[in-house]
Amino acid sequence: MTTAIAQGTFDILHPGHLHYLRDAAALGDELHVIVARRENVTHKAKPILPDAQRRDMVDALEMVTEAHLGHREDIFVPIERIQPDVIVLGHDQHHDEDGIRAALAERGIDCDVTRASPCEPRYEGELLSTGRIVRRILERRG
Ligand SMILES: Cc1cc2nc3c(=O)[nH]c(=O)nc-3n(C[C@H](O)[C@H](O)[C@H](O)COP(=O)(O)O)c2cc1C
Ligand SMILES: Nc1ncnc2c1ncn2[C@@H]1O[C@H](COP(=O)(O)OP(=O)(O)OP(=O)(O)O)[C@@H](O)[C@H]1O
Repeated sequence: MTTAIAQGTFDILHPGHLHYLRDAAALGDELHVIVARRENVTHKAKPILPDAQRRDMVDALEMVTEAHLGHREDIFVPIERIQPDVIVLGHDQHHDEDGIRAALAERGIDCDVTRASPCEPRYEGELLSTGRIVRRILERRG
């Protein structure tokens, strides 16, 4: 039994999320997803939806075995508990692969780190980013 891990904010789900999670699910028998806590989303606008709602929506997706709210202080605590075989980063996530590898080695966790592929819009108007969905809402309803 192999376990893959994906992670992200997942604020307002879109097909880019489905692509990422399908890619990640293909790398293990089980896919666990860590949903970032609002307080830890610091590199972009804070999520609109509450932590529990974002977790519940990801948890309901068919390719996801279980979604977990992340730890408040130490992102390696859930990893130590889940004991994954591979951590799958999103294609554009700012995290440094070698930095994560080094932190895993330091804690004695034997786990690969890889990246999912990007996905492009397939039809006119498809929005593959939460930030773009929010901008379109503001343009049309703001
Ligand atoms: C290996 C890994 C583990 C993570 N675990 C947590 C966690 O336990 N708690 C948390 O709030 N965020 C966690 N994160 C999420 C990051 O803190 C960051 O907020 C997340 O990548 C969201 O960024 P994005 O929306 O650009 O993908 C983790 C990220 C990585 C790469
Ligand atoms: N178009 C896409 N192609 C492939 N992966 C994607 C795409 N959109 C999002 N993802 C992946 O899903 C991960 C989690 O999504 P997250 O909600 O954190 O980002 P997002 O929707 O791109 O948000 P924002 O637009 O606010 O940056 C992202 O880090 C990203 O790697």
